[in-house]
Amino acid sequence: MTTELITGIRELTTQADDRARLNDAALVIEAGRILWIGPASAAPAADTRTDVGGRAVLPGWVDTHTHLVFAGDRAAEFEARMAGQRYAAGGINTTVAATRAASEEQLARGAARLRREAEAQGTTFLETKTGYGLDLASETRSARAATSVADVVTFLGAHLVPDGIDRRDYLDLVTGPMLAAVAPYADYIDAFCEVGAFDVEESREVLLAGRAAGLGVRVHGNQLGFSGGVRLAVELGAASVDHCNHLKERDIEALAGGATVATLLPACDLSTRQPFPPARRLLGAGARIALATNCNPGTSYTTSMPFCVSTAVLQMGLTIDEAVWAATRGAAAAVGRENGADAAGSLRVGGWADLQVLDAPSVAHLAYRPGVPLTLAVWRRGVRSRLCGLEGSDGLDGSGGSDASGRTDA
Ligand SMILES: N=CN[C@@H](CCC(=O)O)C(=O)O
Ligand SMILES: [Zn+2]
Repeated sequence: MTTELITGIRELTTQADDRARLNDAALVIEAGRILWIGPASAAPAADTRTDVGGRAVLPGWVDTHTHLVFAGDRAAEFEARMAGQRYAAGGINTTVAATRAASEEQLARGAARLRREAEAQGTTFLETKTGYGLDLASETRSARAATSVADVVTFLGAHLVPDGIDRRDYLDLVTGPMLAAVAPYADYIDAFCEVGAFDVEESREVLLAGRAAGLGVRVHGNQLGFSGGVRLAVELGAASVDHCNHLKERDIEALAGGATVATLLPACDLSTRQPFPPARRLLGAGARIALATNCNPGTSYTTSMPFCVSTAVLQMGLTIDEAVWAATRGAAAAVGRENGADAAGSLRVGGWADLQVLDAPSVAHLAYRPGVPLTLAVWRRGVRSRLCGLEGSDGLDGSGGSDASGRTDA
């Protein structure tokens, strides 16, 4: 089995429990997993050696909220919104019509394109959802397409009651035949608990049916108003409640006292002109937070976790370390992957070698240089992505120190 030494790491963020950043570090990869981490001066010999030239290395991003399975776009709706129109859940119907008209292959291809786009920006673990099919055949096709691109799949039949079906009939469909058809492809069930989508009682019914079918629970809550979704999520012990723009003190207390992670979606907040969630108050109360892109054609058409991290720092008041944690190990907690052999969002001996190199000496540059594409290279399960690389890049000290050629360590 071959080993690869990655050295020349000016700053290594492992997301170990102490949250420390290590200077002048190295690590060794074997069979997709991390074999060794420590000071560069003590690094063992390996079959190949990659010198990252004095740059920062950190875990790949863990994006736990995306809707990649869809067809069409909603640029016209976005443009109208930027001219003053308010976002409303009903826009989902536009994407439902386009998605129903697309083949499974087209849906899978579109989702794969977005996954590649995400990976080029450092994402190594990604969740995606159904929710733009909203009939039995289209949700099933969407779920199958989702499994071809995502590490975790969520069933979001309860995204909206689609046109042309009675509300009660649709709830019976989602909690009955549709759930039975989609559950084999899904890990979680979700409900959009919001005015114009599903109320608390309807959401509870859907989520409990999903749980009875063996799925974990997550919720879209409190995006457009005080929907009750946050407290429902905590009551059900959901892994995550996502959006959280409108929180009362009681919601914050519930999150702080419960097991549910609050997943914040800053790119969506900008694109819908919603107030940012009270991230500092959540952290101050002791709640756990994650950051995600919410990539979808309606409210947040971006796959960029670096954009979300920099926005969380510059606009929501997080520190660099808080934002990077929320986009890596904190996010892993929102999909039940913080610990164990399949843990995501941290670099530890025995864990997956899912990591990224920034073209910068420190993670601080993610917010210090907002909008600059800093992702230089990505390893997923020990394999370096072909989308971005170190070839031909000079070391940050101008020494030309990078060497990703796989030369043997003599
Ligand atoms: N809020 C609900 N669902 C998506 C957006 C759906 C859409 O407008 O297409 C979201 O997470 O923002
Ligand atoms: Zn969403």
